[in-house]
Amino acid sequence: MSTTIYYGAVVNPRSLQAYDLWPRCLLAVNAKGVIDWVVEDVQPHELQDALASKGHSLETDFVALKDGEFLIPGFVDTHTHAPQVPNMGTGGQYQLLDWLQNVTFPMEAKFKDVSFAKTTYESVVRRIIDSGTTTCCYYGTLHLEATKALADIIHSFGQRAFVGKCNMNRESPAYYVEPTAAASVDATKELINYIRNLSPAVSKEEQLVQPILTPRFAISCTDELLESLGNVAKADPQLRIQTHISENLSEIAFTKSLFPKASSYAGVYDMFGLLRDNTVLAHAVHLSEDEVNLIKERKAGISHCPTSNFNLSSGVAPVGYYLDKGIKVGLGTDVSGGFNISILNAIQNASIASKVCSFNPKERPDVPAPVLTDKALPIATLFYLATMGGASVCGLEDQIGSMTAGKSFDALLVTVQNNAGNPGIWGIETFEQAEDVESKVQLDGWFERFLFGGDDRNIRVAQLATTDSNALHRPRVRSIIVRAAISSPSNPQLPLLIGSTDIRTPKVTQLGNSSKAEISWWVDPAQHQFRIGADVYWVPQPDHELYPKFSASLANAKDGTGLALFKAYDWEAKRIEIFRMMSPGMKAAWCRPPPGSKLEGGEEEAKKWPAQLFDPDDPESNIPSDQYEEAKRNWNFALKNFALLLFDPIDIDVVDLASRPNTRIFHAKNPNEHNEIWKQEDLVP
Ligand SMILES: O=c1[nH]c(=O)c2nc[nH]c2[nH]1
Repeated sequence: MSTTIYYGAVVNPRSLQAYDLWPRCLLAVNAKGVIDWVVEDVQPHELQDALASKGHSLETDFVALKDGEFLIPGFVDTHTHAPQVPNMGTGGQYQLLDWLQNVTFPMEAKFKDVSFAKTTYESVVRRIIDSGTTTCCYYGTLHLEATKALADIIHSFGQRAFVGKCNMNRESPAYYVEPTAAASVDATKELINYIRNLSPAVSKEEQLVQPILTPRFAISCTDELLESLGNVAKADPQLRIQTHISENLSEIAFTKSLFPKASSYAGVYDMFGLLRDNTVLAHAVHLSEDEVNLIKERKAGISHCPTSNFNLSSGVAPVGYYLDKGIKVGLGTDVSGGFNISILNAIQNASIASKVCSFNPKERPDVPAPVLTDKALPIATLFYLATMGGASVCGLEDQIGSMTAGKSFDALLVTVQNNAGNPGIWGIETFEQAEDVESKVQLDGWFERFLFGGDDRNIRVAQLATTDSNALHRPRVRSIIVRAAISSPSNPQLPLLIGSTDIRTPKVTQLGNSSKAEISWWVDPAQHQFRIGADVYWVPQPDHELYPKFSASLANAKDGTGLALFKAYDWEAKRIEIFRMMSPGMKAAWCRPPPGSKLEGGEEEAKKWPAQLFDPDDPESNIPSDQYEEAKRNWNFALKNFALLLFDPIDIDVVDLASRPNTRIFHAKNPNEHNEIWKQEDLVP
């Protein structure tokens, strides 16, 4: 993939007090997924020049957002419990300690069964990603193998995350407790090594999935365990720590009774070296002023979990006060204390929580000039907490959280168009429909409606699925361009779709293991989903070592398949024709080291790759004679790597969500019926 340029509306968190509205922003994302540059305001008539000044054109990978769409940074969930998702929506009649015993521990204990864990975690992580959370701090259970499975799944889905195994060796039921402090620490160390080896070639700091030390809460850990975990943390300053603090009054009283020597709840963690600048403290509802000062001094961060704090009747965290004190704060869903996996819901309840604080302002002599203390938090602050605030709590403020050059493009494409299908924000006027309103005002309106009425239907995500060959057989998905379709006059009902690939990519190996794959489109204006199950073949250059595999597929193609109709076809001519159809910038993508391989030499090396390729033998290319040899070498190298992907459909599943009632028609291939090759069947949509 080369650089992708986005043009359209962007909303960016600038600070706790302000956010940027850029209705016509031009933004480039490089092949490593990092934002290369941002130009905040480019009018349509300036577009060509703005692109040219950056060395691009409209023909390079260019994505124009539609009217009613905008980009925001992905959400950061600083606190959730993956194994509690199956309990979501239950247990609201309890307060914390009873809720743990009656609802939570029985569910978490089930994750001893690793196959149950794998199945559950797959759908949990998928749901969390779909809700717009691009970075998440996950608690697993106390089980090592199940938590490894959680990390594997998150890693395979490509989410940025911190994953921890709960440490709990006391005050937990006999069926769900670790036998000793030593066993707990050994399993923790094994998990840390395991997670860091998921991407051994990437530096610890840049790995998408990282381990996090997770003493569940002070109550569940003996002094011996906390002391050992403190030693693990001391030896590994970069290791993040997550735990709960001061959520519920009975919990606080019990903690004080278990740690009589500690000055306070926060003091317990501090005593064992677990309160530091990369500690994430969940809840913090009832902190004393001394604790607030200690947390500030240690530069630890707070995860504000308003939905859970309301649901378990814990109280209301004075987040405005913490922010005025200069403490880092992010948002957490805290499922299943909280009953919603979406950070949008945490934003909504953080707003309500701050309004509750504003009804009952407290004397705060330590904040002489309050700005947010006991005030209803404005949208700017709520948006900041969900993005930049969360990033800072996770120690990722230089990598994610805003649309800033140099940061990763962890972003959400939001739509407020009616056809997103969310009645909660129906009827919003787009730029085109509201010509007389200034576009910034318009965008601000979209954004506010999305924050308070939006859900995952408003978050567009995009996709070829194949199966990896490792033990997990995990599906791998990427977006592809279908560049052409061909059909034979002898049987037009059996077309082949043609895409392209670099012959060195993993999908070629994956398709070598199983030629079956599926391609899927969502066609927004028509509200149709097309899913095509297909046999897939790749067509490399004829002298490539993989070409005989394609020749054998051709020779063995059975009657009734699309491929059998193209045995005598000039595939090399087609390959070159499709290569020539692409823009010079796109062609250059085939002239780099193997896609997905480690980028040796960093960005400086990447800058040396050709940005555009022209046919050296085409007089119109005007290649200076001293550059001819290099141009020829590049052209030939790219052509050697360029392969066609052929999709020979086996079945087609069409879901029509525009019709009322919705319909779904499954077309299965019936090769022996010459008059009815595609047999249709109605399915429940
Ligand atoms: O909201 C919470 N959820 C939990 O699972 C938990 N464990 C300790 N303290 C907790 N609080």
